[in-house]
Amino acid sequence: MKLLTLLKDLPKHTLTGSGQVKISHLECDSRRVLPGSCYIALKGTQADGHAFIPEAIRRGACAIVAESPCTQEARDGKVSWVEVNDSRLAVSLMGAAWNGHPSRHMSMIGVTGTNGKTTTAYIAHSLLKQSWLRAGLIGTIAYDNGEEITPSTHTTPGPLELEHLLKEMLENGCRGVAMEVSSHALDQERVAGINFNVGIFTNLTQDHLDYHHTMENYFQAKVKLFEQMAADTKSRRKPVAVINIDDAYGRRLAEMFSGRMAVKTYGSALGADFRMLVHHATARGSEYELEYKGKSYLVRVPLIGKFNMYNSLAALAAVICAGIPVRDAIASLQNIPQVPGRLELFTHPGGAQIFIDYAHTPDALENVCKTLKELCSRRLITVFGCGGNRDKGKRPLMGAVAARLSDACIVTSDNPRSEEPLSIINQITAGMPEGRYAIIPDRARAIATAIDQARLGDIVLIAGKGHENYQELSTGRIDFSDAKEVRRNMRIKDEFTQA
Ligand SMILES: CC(=O)N[C@H]1[C@@H](OP(=O)(O)OP(=O)(O)OC[C@H]2O[C@@H](n3ccc(=O)[nH]c3=O)[C@H](O)[C@@H]2O)O[C@H](CO)[C@@H](O)[C@@H]1O[C@H](C)C(=O)N[C@@H](C)C(=O)N[C@H](CCC(=O)O)C(=O)O
Ligand SMILES: Nc1ncnc2c1ncn2[C@@H]1O[C@H](COP(=O)(O)OP(=O)(O)OP(=O)(O)O)[C@@H](O)[C@H]1O
Repeated sequence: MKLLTLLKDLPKHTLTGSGQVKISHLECDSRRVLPGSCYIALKGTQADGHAFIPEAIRRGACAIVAESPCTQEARDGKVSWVEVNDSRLAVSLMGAAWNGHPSRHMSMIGVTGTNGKTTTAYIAHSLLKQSWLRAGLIGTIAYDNGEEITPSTHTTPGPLELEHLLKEMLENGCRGVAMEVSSHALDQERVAGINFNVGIFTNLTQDHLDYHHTMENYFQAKVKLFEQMAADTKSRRKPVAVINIDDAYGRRLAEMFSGRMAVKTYGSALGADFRMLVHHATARGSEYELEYKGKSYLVRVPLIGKFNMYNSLAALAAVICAGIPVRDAIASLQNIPQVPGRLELFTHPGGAQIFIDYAHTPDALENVCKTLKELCSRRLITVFGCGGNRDKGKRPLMGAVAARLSDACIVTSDNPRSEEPLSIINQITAGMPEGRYAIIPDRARAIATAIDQARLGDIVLIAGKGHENYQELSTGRIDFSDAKEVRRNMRIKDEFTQA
């Protein structure tokens, strides 16, 4: 593809050298540059890609995109140079052009918010698949390109990987895609080349303040998704924002965008376009009445917890906005899969119920503890920790929530990363009343202890790591899975009971 073709959608930029040069690859990592590549220099958190431009030229790059003016070395080597204001925006727009703008040919559902992205995207993906046979999925757990499922590297991958994945989905016959859009991705313009048809906003509560510093910055990162959709002139259908107005930030977002784009609201609040009325929860699922366009529908979902009713409502609203008939979408909800590590139930032969859940924010932990407490006839035993090298402010808040809503807490390690596990644990317990917790830093031992203590009628919640099959320690990653530990300990306890 010619360099000029790749530059067509770029905002103001300055080209030095030929625009006719043929590009063989787009690349942001100098170490992977091949002869004929166009190297795009990004300023990162660990490194500044501009420092690697000479290396990229040495390796044969024939074009450079950078936030700085053309260098003498590039002029001497007849390397084309594109100066831009924002190389992250440039790489996303060029990545979309390189792959033929695949998002313009599929119904794209983007899900953003602090909690519920993975679950909502999973549900929407399943509903799309049941109606349209093939649909793509991009999110924290896995990517499904319509043919093959691979474990994910990011919730929202970098723009070049992302656009390539979308192209594969289109080639594999996907008509729709459900994808998570993280605040990091929005801040770093990873999705700037995507034309979304539907954007879902689930909620906003404290998380990722190590990166965004303030809740307002965090919110503004989410706003970018809807700004992008409101400004989109290339989508085949008018973009729709699907917003939870039971959430205070959701109400603010709906106000900001009504009049600028189509906004459909959901929640139990009066006036919501997709309104959840009477609801009822059981240990195996939930039911609610949906009011939509003056009609009433009974919705049954095989997921527990009020928050999952919101997730299913968001997914329903999104696929209906994408063109799936209401009754088909509601019927398909019966067949959605268990999302790995999201309130995943393991029933112990001795009668206790053990749940693994990915709750790792104060709000998520509060919701999940409240849900389980309602289902519990005896004690709720909560095992949890907090990740290292991430938002520290949430540690005492999570401690306070767990202590308030559980009958017993075991504070353990999550992914301590380079931090001292006991120091993280002490910050968590700073929010807990004395005597309301035990400390067991070794996660495997903490899980074993909780399962050993559990009796008929008890619920054990193992929170924080959900589907993850590793633990990140200061010495590196080790294999670790909450589900494997649970199975192992249930077996041991079972054998012990039978002996
Ligand atoms: C803090 C952060 O988000 N960093 C992301 C960012 O990396 P970066 O630009 O900071 O990378 P860098 O190492 O500073 O390098 C800068 C540039 O120099 C280049 N370079 C570097 C070395 C070299 O020799 N040559 C060279 O060209 C690099 O390729 C890069 O282009 O851009 C990369 C490409 O898009 C991402 O892979 C990377 O994600 C890192 C690995 C990460 O862990 N991100 C997490 C925080 C994240 O994004 N999480 C969210 C989900 C959060 C949630 O909801 O839980 C996600 O969407 O996954
Ligand atoms: N709508 C919701 N509101 C509040 N909490 C929720 C909601 N949905 C899920 N949760 C809680 O948050 C946890 C994470 O859910 P999920 O993985 O769906 O969200 P996420 O936004 O993808 O999270 P992350 O960005 O951290 O991957 C769940 O395990 C559950 O405890």
